[in-house]
Amino acid sequence: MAFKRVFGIVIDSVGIGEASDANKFDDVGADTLGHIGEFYKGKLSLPNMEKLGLSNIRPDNPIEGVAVVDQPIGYFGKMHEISVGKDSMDGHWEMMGLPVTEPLGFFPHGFPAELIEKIEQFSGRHVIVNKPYSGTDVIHDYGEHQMATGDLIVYTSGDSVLQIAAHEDVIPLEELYKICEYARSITIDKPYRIGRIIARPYVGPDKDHFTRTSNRHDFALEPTGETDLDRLKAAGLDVLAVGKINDIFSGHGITEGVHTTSNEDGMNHTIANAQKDFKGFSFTNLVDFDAMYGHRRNPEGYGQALMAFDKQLGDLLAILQDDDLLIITADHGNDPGFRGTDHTREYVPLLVYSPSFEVGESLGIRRTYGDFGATVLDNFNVSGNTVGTSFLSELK
Ligand SMILES: O=P(O)(O)O[C@H]1O[C@H](CO)[C@@H](O)[C@H]1O
Ligand SMILES: [Mn+2]
Ligand SMILES: [Mn+2]
Repeated sequence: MAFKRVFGIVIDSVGIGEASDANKFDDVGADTLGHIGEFYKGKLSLPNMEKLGLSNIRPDNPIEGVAVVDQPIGYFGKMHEISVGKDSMDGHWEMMGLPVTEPLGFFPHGFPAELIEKIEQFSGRHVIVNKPYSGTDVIHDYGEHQMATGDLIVYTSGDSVLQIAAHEDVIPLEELYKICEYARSITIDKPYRIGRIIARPYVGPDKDHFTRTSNRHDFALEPTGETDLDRLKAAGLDVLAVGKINDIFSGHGITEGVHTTSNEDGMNHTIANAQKDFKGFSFTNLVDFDAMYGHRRNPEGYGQALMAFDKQLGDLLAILQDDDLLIITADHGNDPGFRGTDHTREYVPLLVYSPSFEVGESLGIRRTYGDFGATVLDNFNVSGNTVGTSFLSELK
């Protein structure tokens, strides 16, 4: 079977239970979808993902509210991560055939003085905080100080990130981006090798009314080698990126990239792609699940976001054509019912659909997220992915 268009949607952080190596990450017991289902006590309604076979992925322990269906319309399974980390870059690069084998720099006690001093010198601003912090708490606790002094709020998390929060009226966006670009340029190599420098602009009059804006910008490390996106682009196919994808791959291998302001906007752009005539791969990331609910440990909001996504998914399913293939997966977990506020090492769901399918079957447990990219390449007869195993021939 060969498809003219493949749509990939990454529902960021929607894990489906502890991975076999969760113990190495202190994540035993993490279960993003399972715990959201438990929180909703049967009221988590995801009819479209249900009929694709979401709970069929784990029939012995179905997600509460999501039935195991007799005749799923999609193929279903779960994928294991082989990258050394559990951040978005590890997940997405691995999906596209480039697992991360060297750990990215991680600074649980803050960044070394040498680095902070360089940022201070470049920006002419004093740096405060410099430790792991929740991004909403950090502006609540230090935003007013920043408004009074113009100091830079630098913080990190359990991921390989250096984040700079800046009130848009105090440190103009353009200046913030310049500082982030500078920080990016000096943290590429070891000992830093920081996955992402993230600009975190916010607005508001006082600490109880600060809100972060969609002017967030991620300055990621460039992919360390060729990815399946590069391979598709080089083969003359269209590669349409929606949301954070463009940042995660630093624009490499993408023929057309659009930024989004929310999950809803991301799905609208995906649906708009489905209404376009193209040949190739449309690749979407929906980050709200992670940024707004997973890291905030908010199972109620996470469930609402899943239900809203499922609704829009229905609109997308309705317009897909027989020669379209849809692949839904995630890049890591971020269980809102788990301790801490960081990502969790989990299996990710794999749901695969085309209107041309008769009835779906299990794709089992995939050894690596790389099977996703391998399948896309296989479909377009493009070679180069040596990491994953295509499941194209299993689709009937
Ligand atoms: O707490 P906030 O600022 O949302 O940061 C979160 O966003 C970062 C990037 O996804 C994560 O590493 C996590 O720390
Ligand atoms: Mn992510
Ligand atoms: Mn995250």
